[in-house]
Amino acid sequence: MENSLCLNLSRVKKSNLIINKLHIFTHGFALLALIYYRTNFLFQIIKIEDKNTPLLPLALVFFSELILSFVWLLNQAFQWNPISRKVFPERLPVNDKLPSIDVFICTTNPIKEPSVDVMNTLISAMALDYPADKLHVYLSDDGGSSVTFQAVKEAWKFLKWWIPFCRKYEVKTRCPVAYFSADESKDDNEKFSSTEFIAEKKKIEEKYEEFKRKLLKIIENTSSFASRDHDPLIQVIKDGNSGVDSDETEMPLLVYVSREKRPFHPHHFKAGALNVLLRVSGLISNSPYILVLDCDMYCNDPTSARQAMCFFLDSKISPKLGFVQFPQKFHNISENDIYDSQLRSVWPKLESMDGLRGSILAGTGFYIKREALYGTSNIQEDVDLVQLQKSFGPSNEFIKSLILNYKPNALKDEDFSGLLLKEIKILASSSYDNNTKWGKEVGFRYFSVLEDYFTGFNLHCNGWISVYLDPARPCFLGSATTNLNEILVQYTRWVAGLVEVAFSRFSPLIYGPLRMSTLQSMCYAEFAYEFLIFLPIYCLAIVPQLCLLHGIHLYPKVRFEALFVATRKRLLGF
Ligand SMILES: O=c1ccn([C@@H]2O[C@H](COP(=O)(O)OP(=O)(O)O[C@H]3O[C@H](CO)[C@@H](O)[C@H](O)[C@H]3O)[C@@H](O)[C@H]2O)c(=O)[nH]1
Ligand SMILES: [Mn+2]
Repeated sequence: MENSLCLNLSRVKKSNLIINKLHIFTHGFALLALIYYRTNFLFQIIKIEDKNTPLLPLALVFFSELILSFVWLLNQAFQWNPISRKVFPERLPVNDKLPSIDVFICTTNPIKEPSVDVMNTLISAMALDYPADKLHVYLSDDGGSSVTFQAVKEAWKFLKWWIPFCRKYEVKTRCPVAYFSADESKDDNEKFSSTEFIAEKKKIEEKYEEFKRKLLKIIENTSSFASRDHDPLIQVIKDGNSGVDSDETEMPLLVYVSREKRPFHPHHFKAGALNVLLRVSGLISNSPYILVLDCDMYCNDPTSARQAMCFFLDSKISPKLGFVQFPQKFHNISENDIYDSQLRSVWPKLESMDGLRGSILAGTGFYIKREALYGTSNIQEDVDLVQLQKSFGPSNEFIKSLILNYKPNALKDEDFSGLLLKEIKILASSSYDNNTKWGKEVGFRYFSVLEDYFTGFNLHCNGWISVYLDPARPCFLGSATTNLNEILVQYTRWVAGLVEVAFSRFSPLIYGPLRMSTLQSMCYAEFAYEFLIFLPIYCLAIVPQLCLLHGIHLYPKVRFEALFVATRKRLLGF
């Protein structure tokens, strides 16, 4: 399928495929033999009413082996069709022809999520290598914190310096804290040794230090940091006095969004915040593609948007493509990483799913199609409004934004007319979702606290495919949880979210196969049921040892000579 102008290539990893399948068949055969032996043995004990062989330890070990075999079987779906991908962003159409992108960044609390880090994420997203008029960045502040609001305004002023500098010198690391701590100008590149560059870099570094000092001052002068009871506040951030000499820099749009929060009103955590951003951005920029970022995950490669577009603009896969997922990589991993903070065991699974209509959604670092989240396509002007209101809520303005070729007014009317702002505030109110399909069939789904896994599952069930791309230079870098306390809290939340799905009507083993391929549902099921291995772990850590002490045999006695004779007979026939 070589085509010199294709935007991306995928390749089946043939040697992995052969090894994986050999392993599946040999290991699968061994498991079947074990299960056959156990059932036979148990039946015999029961049949001859053997009182000398204790039944309980045998049953527990058999039960453990069955659970492990079940999880092993689900796991094999990941091995079925391993592929790797490559993109060619240099073949993309000219900037004018690129589609626009909205970036959603979520934060909740400036104490738990330090403002300086959140702003670094925001700055790196604003500085993405993408036409400025086609990039719109939305920061969702769930804490409604004045610290975050003021910090965004300061970040905007710093960006007036930072963006031209990045563009002029084609800076690769566009997150300031990462740029100034790992100096990429050490590269053997002439432009980095010019006196002009050195002077400019020094000036920008000073501006960054000044920006940090201002953030500290804001925090010092604030007493309340986050609230669970506040009105919505939506503001397009615009020119403050940045002090830049010639202010002609084209800047992406930056919008601060704090949705309404009320103490006894469900807010649906991050999924709720993302759905508000979907609605608000629908009226402001309405880009067909959306990048979602956690506040602690900055853009490490400014070309990620162009890399994602290599799939979205590929006419062969584009109509069905729901999202492009990049792996989460982390910058704060210790040498030994004893708790596997970098989730080494998870990412290969996502890559393997890529060969089976696509990886799961992993919460952050993905580009998603707005249409996939709305679950509707090509709505025409003569559409039945009442029907749409049942799904999308009462805002007619928002419903207009669903109609094909809708161009939002907000961008033209920079000052947001009063009417539009009023409508946007309604969209960001805590009760807007009530009696609509938001969170159920529209937007990010609320059913599980693991909104990413469950939303991705729904999209795949609805026929969308996804792509997993793991380029050599990580596109996004985040901070992982590294201490045991935080890891336990995080894993408990993740497992709770998966168990919610596993034992519901959405079980990937029942809901999945009717709507997606068996192999893909096995992958989703593996995530959902993997927690079950805690049972065999306990059993196998206790029962065999006790049996050994009491002289109970759990495994057949095999004498070497007998094995040799049996093998020779089978192979040589004598
Ligand atoms: O009510 C909330 C709760 C969280 N967040 C934001 O959501 C993001 C992720 O939340 P966090 O508490 O840091 O969860 P993690 O366990 O670190 O996140 C992982 O797991 C989540 C699912 O539970 C995914 O959504 C994330 O993308 C994934 O990185 C952060 O930016 C938060 O600010 C909100 O905006 N509102
Ligand atoms: Mn996090």
